[in-house]
Amino acid sequence: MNNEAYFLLFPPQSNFNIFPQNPPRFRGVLEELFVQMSKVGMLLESIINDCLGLPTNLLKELNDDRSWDFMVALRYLPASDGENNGIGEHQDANSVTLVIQDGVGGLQVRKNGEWIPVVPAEGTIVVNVGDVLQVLSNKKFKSATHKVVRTKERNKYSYVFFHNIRGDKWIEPLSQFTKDIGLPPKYIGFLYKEYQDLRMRNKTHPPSRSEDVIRITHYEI
Ligand SMILES: O=C(O)CCC(=O)C(=O)O
Ligand SMILES: [Fe+2]
Repeated sequence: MNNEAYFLLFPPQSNFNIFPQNPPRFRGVLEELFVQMSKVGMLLESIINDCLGLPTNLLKELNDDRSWDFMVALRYLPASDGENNGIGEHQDANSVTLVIQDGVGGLQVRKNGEWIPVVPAEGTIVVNVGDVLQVLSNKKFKSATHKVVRTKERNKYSYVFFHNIRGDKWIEPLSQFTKDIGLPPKYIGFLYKEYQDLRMRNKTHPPSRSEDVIRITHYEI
């Protein structure tokens, strides 16, 4: 049995989305959510730009195409005895992720080797730094290691917005975190599309050995 169901949404103007007829408001609500999350993503990116001490709008100019963003509406079934895996431990490949979770809980983030529950709080959005920012900042900002554990009570719903970057962008540590400050890059450069494709392969052709799952360490120097 599949313990998770999801609805994948691309930018509303993309014409990729196929909506069910019912409930009738489904399309409008999700499209509106996408538009709002997209704005939050851009705002966060500009705040992160300043937190990293980068020249004004550097990340905005680098990440200037919103057509690679996507959102997933997720439903996790309740855990059964001895089986509670929702989404296994991972880091998001994209730039920055926004998570709206309901009151059920189950999202956990790893800090200093320990799993910390991200306790649901109404009206809040969880922000996860992804691999793109980790590489650009030469690991000054770390991609959050997280997972979802299913609880026994009831279904869990979440809306996850992936503020992404265009596939033909070359991703490598920025000079501000390397040669400008005399530090070696921690990653070789790569075409983002290649990494996203490798990550997709993890899902379509899961390797039998967990050490063969492609992560950002693939490009580590
Ligand atoms: O459903 C969640 O809370 C998180 C999902 C997630 O980490 C992902 O889709 O990458
Ligand atoms: Fe994730």
